[in-house]
Amino acid sequence: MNAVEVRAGYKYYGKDKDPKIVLNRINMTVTHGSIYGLLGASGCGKTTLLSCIVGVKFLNEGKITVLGGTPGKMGSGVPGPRVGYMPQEIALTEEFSIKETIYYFGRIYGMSTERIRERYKLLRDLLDLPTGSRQIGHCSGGQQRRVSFAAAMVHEPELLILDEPTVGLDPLLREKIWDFLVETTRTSKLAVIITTHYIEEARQANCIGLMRNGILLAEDSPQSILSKYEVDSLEDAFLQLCVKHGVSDEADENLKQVDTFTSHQEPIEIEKKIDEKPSLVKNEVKRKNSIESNDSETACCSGVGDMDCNKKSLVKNLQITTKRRMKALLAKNFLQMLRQPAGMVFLTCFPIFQLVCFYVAVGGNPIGLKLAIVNDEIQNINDCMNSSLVTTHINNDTCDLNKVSCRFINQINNTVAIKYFYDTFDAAYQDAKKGKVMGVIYFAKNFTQSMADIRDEGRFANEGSFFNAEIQIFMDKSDQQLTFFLEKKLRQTYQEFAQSLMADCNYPVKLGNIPIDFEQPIYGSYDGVYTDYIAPGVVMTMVFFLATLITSTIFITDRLEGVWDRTLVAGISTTELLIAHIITQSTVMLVQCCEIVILAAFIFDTENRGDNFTVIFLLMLLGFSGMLYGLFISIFCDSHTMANFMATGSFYPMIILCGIFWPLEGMSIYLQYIAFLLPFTLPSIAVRNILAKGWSIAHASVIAGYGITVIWIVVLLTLCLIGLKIKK
Ligand SMILES: Nc1ncnc2c1ncn2[C@@H]1O[C@H](COP(=O)(O)OP(=O)(O)OP(=O)(O)O)[C@@H](O)[C@H]1O
Repeated sequence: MNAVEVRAGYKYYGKDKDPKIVLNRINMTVTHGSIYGLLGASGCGKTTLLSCIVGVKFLNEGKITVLGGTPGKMGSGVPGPRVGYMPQEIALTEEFSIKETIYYFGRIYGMSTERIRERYKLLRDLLDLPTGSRQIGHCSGGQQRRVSFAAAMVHEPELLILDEPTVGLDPLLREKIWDFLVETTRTSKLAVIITTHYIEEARQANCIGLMRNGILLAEDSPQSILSKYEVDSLEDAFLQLCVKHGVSDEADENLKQVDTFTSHQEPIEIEKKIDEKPSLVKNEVKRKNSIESNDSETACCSGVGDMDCNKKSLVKNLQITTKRRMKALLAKNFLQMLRQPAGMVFLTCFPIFQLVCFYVAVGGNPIGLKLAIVNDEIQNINDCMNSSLVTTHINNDTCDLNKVSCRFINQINNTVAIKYFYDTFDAAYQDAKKGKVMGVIYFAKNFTQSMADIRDEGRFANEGSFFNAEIQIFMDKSDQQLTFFLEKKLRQTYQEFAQSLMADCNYPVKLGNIPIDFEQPIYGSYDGVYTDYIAPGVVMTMVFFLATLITSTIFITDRLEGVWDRTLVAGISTTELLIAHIITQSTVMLVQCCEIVILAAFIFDTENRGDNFTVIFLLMLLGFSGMLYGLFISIFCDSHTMANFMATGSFYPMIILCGIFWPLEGMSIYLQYIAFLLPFTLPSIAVRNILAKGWSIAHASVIAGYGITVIWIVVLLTLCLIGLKIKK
């Protein structure tokens, strides 16, 4: 039994209708106790082939057998401890020290601490590793590569897969690594597949496969290839093979043609197929039969180690419990987090910072608003300031009014607006147009007299009196919030003015009131409600998107840096990875949610008539769905840039539609339905109702908040699982 057998391996990326073929009916055989050098230009499909061998990607067609089993199948040990994988990228946790890295991999491979210590010492000496306490992030590129190599070797795998292991290493160390591999494969069953850009160093391999545009052009021992092409170097042999296949575009074209005619292809002979298309179908039928019946014939090279590939190796006794791996993963996640001071500060302080910004910036009464006053009733505005001139005389049953406009003007204090007095209406209006003042208050020449006429003549008063007795206000309404505030204040001022006038005239004070009385509110208060209204929405969006950003950033970084694949190859399942992330992230979210609730409740005194736990639990669930949304983004976006576009692109519509900027009742009914389906519209309403109304989990509104969050969790989780499957 060979260590690795690939038969008619076919893989493409992209759509079925327009596939980008990366592996085209590849056959490959790697024997035990041998080194297989996989050579080929960048982009020819080497990494994809290796990923399929280690079981993190799958072929579209064809068959792979690794160590007697099918990668990815239960009990095959692949991915898992039977394989050692060193990806092209460094794929290590930068926050770990060298020693911690080796111990981490040892633990997830299920080794005992004693055994890890022994292996660490051996690999440290062999690879000339720097001192164990040095952090990976502080190592040079070459040192990181050596640690990466050690991590792949620590558990003495049966199959070692090394993707460009010697890049950036000095020649002496390269030689040392090759010597080590040659010696180990000679004296054990270890099979090694190695890709390298240094074609000549592959001479030391027992077998080499020359790959181009998804086809294995040749698979033979270095000596056979050299003699077959009558050249001195492998480079020249490779060159000859490439020339035979024409330039790259032609080769691509050939690939398509071959693909049309064949379902299998044999190394070296591919060039014949291209020249002899008519006979292809016949040949392929023959070949197809031979593949299944005579696997051993395709094994071009014999290893020099022990070739006994018995089934015992399938059940190699490495007892790895999920518990132990989870422990190692969790320790890694937390250590990684704790060792990033900037990240820790961000995670713990950012919610506080955002909330403090919100509370100190939103909800305060605007002050310093400028109002122009034009009073044609008096010659000199200073007359208004002399209170002895602004009087009301009571004679018998009558009340003599005097300069009533001044009463109103004096009633406007600085908390309402700062007054600027103008002589003419035109001058004031022009300044309002120029934005120097927010509005103009105008009193007509016979304002007081007109008021008295209306009072005395009632329904017989003339039209002009009604007009002149009005306080005319011209507002710059371009800033709705400010004018809303100013209008409210001016109405209050008028009420106070009218009441004081009634009191001075010995009339019932209530005569100055408009006949609508807003009684004690059922819920909430008449002051400061805006902050309380939008706070739940703000907090919800914060928790959701923080979780989204953190998760998508972590997963995309892990994928780009190869950590994701390396962890999967080490035998950690996607589910375990997700659970470890969820536990870590949930801890962070719990801290953040508690911070938010404590800050809002105790520092900023947000009214809460309900239960804190109902709020925190809903926040946590929402953060959880945000986390899944981050995972969803990370699965479907290949780069941070794309992820940021997607996160920001969805962030704004969700915030705008969730009702914190404008009441949902102001939207069309169809838009309201859409808004209700979004992740934090109903949860925001639920939290608002818990805080302001004290409603419990039994109330329909709170149930709806929880319900939609759970639905989002289920939908996103399903999409993520489907995405992870598709992406393999
Ligand atoms: N997930 C993917 N989706 C689409 N195309 C991909 C994907 N992964 C790889 N490819 C493409 O498949 C081809 C083979 O990629 P692969 O990484 O296997 O090549 P390689 O021989 O290992 O190259 P290198 O030595 O540069 O890593 C490349 O053209 C690459 O752009």
